[in-house]
Amino acid sequence: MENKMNKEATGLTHECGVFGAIGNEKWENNTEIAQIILIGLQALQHRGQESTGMVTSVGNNEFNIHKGMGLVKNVFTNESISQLSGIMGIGHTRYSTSAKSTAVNAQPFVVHSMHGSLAVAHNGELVNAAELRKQVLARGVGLSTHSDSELITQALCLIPPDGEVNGPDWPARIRHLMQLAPLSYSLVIMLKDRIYAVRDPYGNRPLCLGKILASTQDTVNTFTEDMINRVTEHEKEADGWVVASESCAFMKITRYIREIRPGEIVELTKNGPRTVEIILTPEGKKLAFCIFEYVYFARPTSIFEGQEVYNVRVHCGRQLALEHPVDADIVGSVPESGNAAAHGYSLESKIPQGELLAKNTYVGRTFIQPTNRLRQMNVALKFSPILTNVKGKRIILIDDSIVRGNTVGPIIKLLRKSGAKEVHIRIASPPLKYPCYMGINIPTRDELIANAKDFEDIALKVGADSLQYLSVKGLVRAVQKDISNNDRELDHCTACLTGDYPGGLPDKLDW
Ligand SMILES: O=P(O)(O)OC[C@H]1O[C@H](OP(=O)(O)OP(=O)(O)O)[C@H](O)[C@@H]1O
Ligand SMILES: NC(=O)CC[C@H](N)C(=O)O
Ligand code: SF4
Ligand SMILES: [Mg+2]
Repeated sequence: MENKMNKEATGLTHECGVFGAIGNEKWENNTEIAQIILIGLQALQHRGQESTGMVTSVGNNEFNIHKGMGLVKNVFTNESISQLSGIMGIGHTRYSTSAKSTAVNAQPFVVHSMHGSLAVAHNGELVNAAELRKQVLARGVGLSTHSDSELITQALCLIPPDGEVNGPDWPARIRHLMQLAPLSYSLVIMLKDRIYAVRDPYGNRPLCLGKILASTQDTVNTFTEDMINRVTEHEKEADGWVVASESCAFMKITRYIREIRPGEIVELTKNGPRTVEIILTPEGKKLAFCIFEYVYFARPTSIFEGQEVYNVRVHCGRQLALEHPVDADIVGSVPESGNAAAHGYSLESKIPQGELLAKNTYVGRTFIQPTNRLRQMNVALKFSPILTNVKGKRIILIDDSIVRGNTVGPIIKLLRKSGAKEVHIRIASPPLKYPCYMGINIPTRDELIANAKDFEDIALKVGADSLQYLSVKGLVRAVQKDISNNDRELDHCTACLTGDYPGGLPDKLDW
């Protein structure tokens, strides 16, 4: 794909972050909403670092827009925020999947339709984008980019098949879009006086609802069990409502309420949130929340399906210890995403946990590594061994995933050179073998180290004593262990691990 060259050195490129906020009827027209969105976008920075943008409105069709390439902290200045006054708004952090990483594809997308302005922020990727593109173009609509998110924006301007009697029927338009393209998206859609939060019928991408605390309420920034069960209690007092890709975006003055359900269309107005409709997955298809959100993408403090991501990662580590035990002196992780799984492995195996590697946090995920040599140098820059825990020790090293193998290979060498007696690699997810067509850029078949037949030999050659992965069954078990879902039969997408695609394959395969 055209935009794969600039991707980060290690791991999977993330997805996108979406955020929306709307004040209640008492809300003043100032930049407070923009600042709440700004905080949310900063908290969602890990999901997309290529470009970002925000659109606000005072309640009419003249939307204020600011977008740019780069990080949230660089794109938004005091000056740009001062131009973003309003009583509601939406924002986005982008990792490109369907069109180049350029300013023209930065989100949210805004169009001016016959029925007023419309802004859309999208996380995901349309599996049938090529087909939908043809349909939209055939209706006489011109598109200005190759972005599937622009396509969604224009598809929402189409009059639904049953027509409209009294002006635009936005829920019907959204429903129509969901029928035309059931996978994959979490959307925030802003009109002049409302925001719609929409999750695709498979529930492939995350999206959650929160509230802006009433100024009279305390601002304790914690998630408690009863928040899930006492939703109505929480909805009673609020100064406004927020939606975000992950609950980690709700901080201090905003608070998590609940997840948007798969297929749910929620309408947020100054009077509060209201479920308009829930669209079911197509006949014979199962729900397919991305299992990699748990493994790697999400912040450990985010909540999905009623459970904290950290806790699921601990379960993965426990399960890994059950599946692949080995005698050793110390269990450690490749920081950061491997930390929780190492904790779980240590708990289950009763082998003490300790830090093996110090991470230089200044070598960020944004560094551009055009060649393999530079990628590997970056790993050496990123981690230093903690000799006290490494020298003369039999080590179990846990990481959450292996993608290109750029992290684990040099680390094995590093630990060996630093005097480790044994190095046992344990990976808290199964080997990644297949592409993702739902909003994640997975490296090409050849780049994916799990597809190199001799990878295990390579790892052993550079000094590992053993290398084992969590099984698919084990991962699913760890993820589903604590979920209590009475509504619908729960399931997760594991396509990049199994090749079993929840909604079939796209019309144009590219890998
Ligand atoms: O096999 P590779 O291509 O090297 O990719 C795998 C590594 O990339 C990710 O870490 P990353 O450094 O992106 O972020 P983290 O700090 O969240 O672990 C992941 O956690 C693995 O450590
Ligand atoms: N990673 C994403 O969710 C990307 C959204 C959208 N497909 C884009 O390329 O802008
Ligand atoms: S293929 Fe993998 S990364 Fe893509 S949605 Fe499914 S589980 Fe997530
Ligand atoms: Mg890592």
